Amino acid sequence: MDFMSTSNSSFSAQRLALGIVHQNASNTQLAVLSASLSAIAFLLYHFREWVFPSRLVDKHGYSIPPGPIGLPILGSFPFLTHYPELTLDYWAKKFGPLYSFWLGNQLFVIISDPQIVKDLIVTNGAIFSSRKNMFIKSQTIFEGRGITDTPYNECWRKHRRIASAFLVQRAVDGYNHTLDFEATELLKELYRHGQAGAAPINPQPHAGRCSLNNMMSIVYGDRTDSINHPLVAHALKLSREFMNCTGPVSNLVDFIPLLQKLPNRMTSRGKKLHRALVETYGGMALEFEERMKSGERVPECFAKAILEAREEEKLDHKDISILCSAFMVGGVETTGSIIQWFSALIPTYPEIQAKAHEELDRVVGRDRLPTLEDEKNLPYIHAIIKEIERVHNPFWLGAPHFSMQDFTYRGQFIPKDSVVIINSYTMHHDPSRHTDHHIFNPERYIKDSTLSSESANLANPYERDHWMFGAGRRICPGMWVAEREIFLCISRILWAFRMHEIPGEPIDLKEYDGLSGRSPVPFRIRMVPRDDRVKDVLGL
Ligand code: HEM
Repeated sequence: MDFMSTSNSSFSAQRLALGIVHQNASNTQLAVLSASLSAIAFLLYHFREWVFPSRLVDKHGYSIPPGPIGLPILGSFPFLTHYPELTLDYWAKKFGPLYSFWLGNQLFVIISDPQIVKDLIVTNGAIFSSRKNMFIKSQTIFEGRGITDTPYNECWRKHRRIASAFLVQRAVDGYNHTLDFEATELLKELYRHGQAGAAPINPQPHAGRCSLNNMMSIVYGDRTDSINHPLVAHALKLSREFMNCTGPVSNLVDFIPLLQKLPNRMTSRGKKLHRALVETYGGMALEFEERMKSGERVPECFAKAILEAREEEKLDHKDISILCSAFMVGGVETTGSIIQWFSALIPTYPEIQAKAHEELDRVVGRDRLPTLEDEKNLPYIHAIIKEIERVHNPFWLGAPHFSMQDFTYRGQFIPKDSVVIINSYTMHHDPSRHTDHHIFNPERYIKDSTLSSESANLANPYERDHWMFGAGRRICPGMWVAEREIFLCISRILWAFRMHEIPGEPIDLKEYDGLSGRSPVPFRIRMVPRDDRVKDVLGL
């Protein structure tokens, strides 16, 4: 058969298009050529399918949101490895409040406007409330369990229901005593370790231990008795490692499936962290179970409740370990981080400290510590906390959502299986909402008496205080406990101490530690008791 006279039009077209027709080519050469071209066409087709697994245009011809053109295979990855929030902010200014980019084969859609967050994440929560099954975070570290990174499915519903029972407002009322006690213990530790103002102190591990003790009480009915307890350093290291392994845009292995098959450092770290979480927090649950079995009277706590319900709820040991980890990781580095940013910021603003002291002395006096009941009468302290959360959100990229259906919004197509990020950095720095947005100024919140957990439900999304706790059906369930803990710690530290920078040791407020959660890099300050009453009130 003469290939030149074949009616195979695509083959002829390929040859003509490539300009490689050779009148004297043998049949064998042509057959080889034909096979090669078909193989290239096949690879190109599947390469495209692999690179762009989502459709880019909907049935009406609306395209995906605009965005930066990335590099082949890597997409926009190289532009997001350091301070990704600044790149997202830059692109928001360039491409608008809804834009997109690729990382490997994954489409990301970035929302930088409160109304769009509400329209998509809240109003269309049935579509935008899943999580991508990330290779490192969901598959390797959590092995598909827990709450934070489980797709929107029955497993997530069950785990969130079980955990929420311990985090709703009514349950949190039952922890007020613990939160109160641990905030006072924190002051005592800062007083002792700072030698009543005589010695410089790094408040970070103390803030971390306070948050750790609060979560330990809720989960295991237990606490550490000192900063030197071996669990303190270990638990804080686990939280930090979690934050450093799970940045939503920082692991290329999450987006290039081929890398997942090859040995690599991130996968090894993820596996090691999984083992450590199961050994540590699953191990503490096992010890608790032993005590229950031995007939010991154990405290009412989360571990007890889930161990008792394990048959009925069909929870295996890994479920229990990862459920406990959601509190021990999600509830420690987060609140700890806000207290750390507060301690780093406030020494550099003596006039703000003075105003806070004046309010505390006027409302609370010098004979007792501030309590939760005082919060409504302390608008300036309340405003300081909101402003810290605005400028130092520990998670600028939050925990990304994942879309479960194609959706077209204002003429822009968001295909099913898009990762959707609430760009809180841009919203927290929007000059039309926050005048002089780069300046730390608590006054901007002075008239906002809402708790953040209340503010999240406001009908007008432009009036919401900030986006630190996320939005919609996956909003942080720990926000009630977090807010009370933060208020007690910050109001009491301000009540007790005058915080000073140390000459020659400027505090770096730009650099931070962590890829997913942010904490300040280590620093030291001087915490000087405001008067002799502090020692008496703390009972030292
Ligand atoms: C300052 C403190 C905290 C911050 C900034 C914070 C922030 C967040 C954010 C941004 C999300 C994702 C929300 C979304 O998907 O839109 C989240 C989810 C979550 N947080 Fe928090 N959080 C804090 C404290 C806590 C505490 C104290 C706990 C536990 C007691 C906790 C447990 C969780 C859990 C389990 C989820 C997953 C919810 C889900 O996917 O359904 N968080 N948090």
